[in-house]
This record gives sequence, C-alpha cells and structure tokens, in this order.
Amino acid sequence: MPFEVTAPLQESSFSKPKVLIPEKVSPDGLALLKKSLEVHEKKGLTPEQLLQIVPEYDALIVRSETKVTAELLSAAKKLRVVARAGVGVDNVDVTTATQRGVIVVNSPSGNINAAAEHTIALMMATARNIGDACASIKDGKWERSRLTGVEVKGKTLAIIGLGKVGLTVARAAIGMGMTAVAMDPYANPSMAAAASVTLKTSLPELLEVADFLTIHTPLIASTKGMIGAAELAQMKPTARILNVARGGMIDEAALLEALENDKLAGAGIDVWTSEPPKPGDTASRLIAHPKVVATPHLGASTVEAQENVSIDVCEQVIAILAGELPRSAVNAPIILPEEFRTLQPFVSLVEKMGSLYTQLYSTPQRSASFRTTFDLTYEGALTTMKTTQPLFAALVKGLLTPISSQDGLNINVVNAELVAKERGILINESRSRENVEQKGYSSVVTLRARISRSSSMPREQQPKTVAGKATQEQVIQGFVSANIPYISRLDRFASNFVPDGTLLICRNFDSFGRIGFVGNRLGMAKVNINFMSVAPLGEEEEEVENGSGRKDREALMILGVDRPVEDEVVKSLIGDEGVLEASVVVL
Ligand SMILES: NC(=O)c1ccc[n+]([C@@H]2O[C@H](COP(=O)([O-])OP(=O)(O)OC[C@H]3O[C@@H](n4cnc5c(N)ncnc54)[C@H](O)[C@@H]3O)[C@@H](O)[C@H]2O)c1
Ligand SMILES: O=C(O)[C@H](O)COP(=O)(O)O
Repeated sequence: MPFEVTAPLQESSFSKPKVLIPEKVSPDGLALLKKSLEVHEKKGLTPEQLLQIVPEYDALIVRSETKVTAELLSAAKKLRVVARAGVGVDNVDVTTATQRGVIVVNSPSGNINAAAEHTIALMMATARNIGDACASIKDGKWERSRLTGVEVKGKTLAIIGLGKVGLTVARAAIGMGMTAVAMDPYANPSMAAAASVTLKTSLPELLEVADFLTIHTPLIASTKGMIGAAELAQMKPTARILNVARGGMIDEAALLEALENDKLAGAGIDVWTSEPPKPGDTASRLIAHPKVVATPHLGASTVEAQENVSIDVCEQVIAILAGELPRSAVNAPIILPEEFRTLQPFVSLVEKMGSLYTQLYSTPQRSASFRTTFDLTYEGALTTMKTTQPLFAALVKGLLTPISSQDGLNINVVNAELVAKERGILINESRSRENVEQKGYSSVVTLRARISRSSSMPREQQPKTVAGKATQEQVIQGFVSANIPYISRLDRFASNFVPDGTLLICRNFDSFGRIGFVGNRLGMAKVNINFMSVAPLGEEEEEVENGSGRKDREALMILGVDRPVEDEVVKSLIGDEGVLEASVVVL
C-alpha cells in the first residue's frame, strides 16, 4: 500500500477546515482564524452535545472549562489540534490526544502577568479584609475596628513554585517592600538570586517563615494535596494563604478547619478542587467564610491576557492546519505535524510489536540472567521521516505495558529514552535502504530481539545456554495498510494478522486435524473464535522431526478469541495432537 503523507489543508481546499470554540475566547485571535478557516463559536454546550458535533471539526480551541476527554477525542475523527487558550492543560487528556495523533498546543506565557497581578490583588485583599469589608458596608454596616488589616511591607512572602508566575509575583512583592523566599526543587538558583529571592530547600523551612504563602506550581502528583492539616499547623496563626494556580493543591477541608479555629488569619483563593464548586461542598463553605477572599478562577481573565492567549493559540492552529510546526506543542515538541500524523499508525504497530514480544518471548528468569538488545529497523518510506522518536517511545511503551501497572505508565517522546535507560532496555534504531515496495509494502518495521548472557553476572552463576545457544534471536515484523497494523512475521513464521484484542497463538505441526482439534477444545470451553490465521514457516526454514519418526513443517495458528482463555484450556491443547506451544496475548 502506498505510504500516504497527508497533504496540508490549504486555503484553496474545496471546504475550509472547521474550528470549534465552545468557550469564551477573545475575538482578536478568532479574526485571524476567520481569514482561512470556518470558525464556529458555540458556548454553553453540554458534554453530550459537544460529543455529537465534534466529529466534523479539524481543530478545537478551549479554555479550562471544556473537558477534552478520551471519549471526546475518540469521537473527533478529523481532529488535528486541541488548542488551550491559556497555560494549564489538566482539562485535556493529552495522552489520548497523543495516541490519536492530535497535537495539543497552549499559550505558556500569554497570561503570566494577569495571574501574578491577581495573586497580588488577593494578597492585598486578604491583608486589608477587602472582601469582608465590602460585604459589611453593602449590608449597611460601618465596622472600622473589626476590619483593621495588616501591611505587607516588611513581611515575608513564601512562594511554592518559582516558575513564570511565581517569579513575577516575587518581583512585584519585593517592589512593595516584602522579602521573598521560595521552595522549588527545579528552580534556577542564579535566576532566583538575580531576582533577590532566597531559595529554601524544604517545605517546613518555607512554611515557618511565611506571613503570606502563595502557590504557583502545576497540579501534578507531587503537588496534589501538598498543603494539608500538617503543613497548615507549621504556619504562623497570623499567616495568610493564596492560591491562583490550581484547586487540589490545598486540602480545602483542612484550610476551612484552620480558618475556623484561628490557626490561620485568612485565605485568597481563585481556583477550586471542583469548578464550579457544588452548593454545600467544602469549597462552597470556604467561599462563604468571612476570612476568605474568593474569586471564580479569574487569574487569567483580563482583556490583555485574553488577547495574548487568543492570538497565540489561533496562530498555532493556523500553522498546524497548514502543515507547519507550532511553537508551543505540549505533546510533540520536536516533530512536524504532518510527520506526527503519518507516523501514528506505525506508532500503534510498534507498540503492539513490543507488547507481543514481552507476552510471547520474555520470561522473568530470562530477564534476570540475560541481556536483551532490541534492533528496530525501518525500511521503505519510513526511512524518509525526519524523526522516529515516537516509534522508539512506542516500543518502550509496548515492551513495558504488559508488565506494568497502567496508572504509572505514561511514556511519550519526551520521557521514553529516560524510561528505557532506567529499565535497562537497549534499543538500536536503524534505517534500511532495501526497496520494500517490491514486497508490496511501502514501509516495513522489523523488531529483532537478541538475547545474550548478562555480562554483569559472575561467570559461574551464568546459565549454560539460552535454548541451547549462546545467543538467541527473535524477530517480529510488521507493516501498515489502510492505517491498520499487520504482523507479517512472528519469529520463524510468515504471518498476516491484525494484532488486536485477545489472541491465542499455537505452534503446531502443519498437518491435518490441528485446526479442528483446537477449534473443538475452544468450543467446549465456550470461547468464540472471531478470526483465524495460519502462519507457515518462512521459506528458508527447515522441516523438523515430528515425534513419530517423520519430518514435518511447523506452523503457527493465530486465533482471535472473544475472551481470555483459561490456563487449563490452554494447557489442554499441548500434547499428542500436535500443538507444541500455546500462549494467549492481549493486545
Ligand atoms: N488562575 C489562573 O487563571 C491561572 C493563570 C495562569 C496560570 N495558572 C496556573 O499557575 C501555575 C503556574 O503557572 P506558571 O506559568 O508559572 O508555570 P511554570 O511551569 O512556569 O512554573 C511552575 C513551577 O513549579 C515548579 N514546581 C513543580 N513541581 C514542584 C514542586 N513539587 N514543588 C515546588 N515547585 C514545583 C516548577 O519547577 C516550576 O518552576 C500553573 O498551575 C498554571 O496552570 C493559573
Ligand atoms: O491555566 C490557565 O491558563 C488559567 O488557569 C486560565 O484558565 P482560563 O482560560 O479558563 O481562564
């Protein structure tokens, strides 16, 4: 099948690419889009309505309210880009987008100043009881002494996360006569020093000196719930806490308890664990608390910031739909969009090849005693790709998925090399000049696993052989046709099957009655067969002795089944009836 490179969508295309914008995005960027694209602004859609209309769109532009879920991305068959008009992409399922070849872009710097100014506004509001005072005077009261505040000059601002927003807040606070200290394990010490911010190495060190504590990290595993009851207890009772980053980093129940019991003087909160908060939940009780100044996620909501992020992401959408490189891609920073799209079916193929290898050929004893080196070879049109990083990442992911917990496995082009190194997986990639079109394919991928004794083991402890040889090699080969991956070689066998779902793979002598025997046993076990494929020995392979004195050729039988096959059923296939080996793999 020809290797297709999707043509960039041009202005002159018969129908213009369509962009869906289900949230309020500033018109400045939209004006740029409208020159060459069909732009549909549809606010207030329910998730169900969004799911229904998304298949017709090439691009989706969102802010923080739209949840770009795996379900939505699966329904969005034409989608090429999700653009986040802002910084945080925690409302976008980036992993699924990556798997589906959808580029996610954001605007990493368009709203920094807005978020920093909002932090300062909340700091001043908590210091001077602005929220409470405003409510009081509107209620017809005149409560001057109850509402006496504090000054920020001479106080210490403690910052968690000295990134773009954190540093901007620090500079403004220092300008108001405050001392700035920060805790950020990844901060650049010289940049901190240049901004007159003192870095602290631990959270307790930071908490104990804070008159105001402000959080400016992303919401990730290490920051989720980082300020709980224990941390609040380490702060001065006169301290105030601010959060203009993300809900979920401060334990809302612990914060409410601290405020109610005078363990903390106040809080200025813009972001909430659940947005919008539900009536009666902890966040709603916090919002109602007189010591809390609350805003509905307004950190980036300034005219200027919205103009910035809108222009930034709209320019990137235009670039991607024209086949060019975006400036701020979250999931594919080093690969051209068209290459990314073309590589996607091969990403799926290589991932399945890796998973097949682990499930069929690797055993725990083997991995402890032997070293496996993987050679990944690309032939045909694939060799013209500028980068094959996504294929490398897919192999690492495929090899590890069957032996990892799903939650912990987030392997992508950014972290694949690191993960491979950490797990001791050696992968050599190479491009072959062989003309595979003669074989009827435009591109072929071959995974060759070479197993040899681990040289790090003391010689006397090394097992004598690997299946009788000093080194052993297994080969899996595949290709893509009409975007569907196929396995064309499985070890010594010339196969042709789609690596998908639950497969029973039997090695048997290629003689009468084997298929009937296996089909019968599966039928008795109430396992339905969805498809069957026979893989004969490759032409160069020899016949072997079949146990009854005759020479016979071996073959593989690959059966797609509708459910996992029990171990005893699999074992019952092996024996006199000619099945030599049987394994179940899930792909
Ligand atoms: N409320 C809003 O409307 C609004 C607007 C803009 C940004 N934000 C949010 O503000 C946050 C900061 O944005 P940014 O642009 O400054 O991001 P950034 O990536 O520039 O900075 C984040 C900093 O956090 C640090 N960090 C990461 N993990 C940490 C940890 N465990 N402990 C301490 N520091 C850690 C990083 O090293 C980095 O320096 C993000 O969550 C962003 O989504 C909110
Ligand atoms: O991550 C961001 O950029 C901010 O939280 C802003 O979100 P918003 O676009 O929904 O205002």
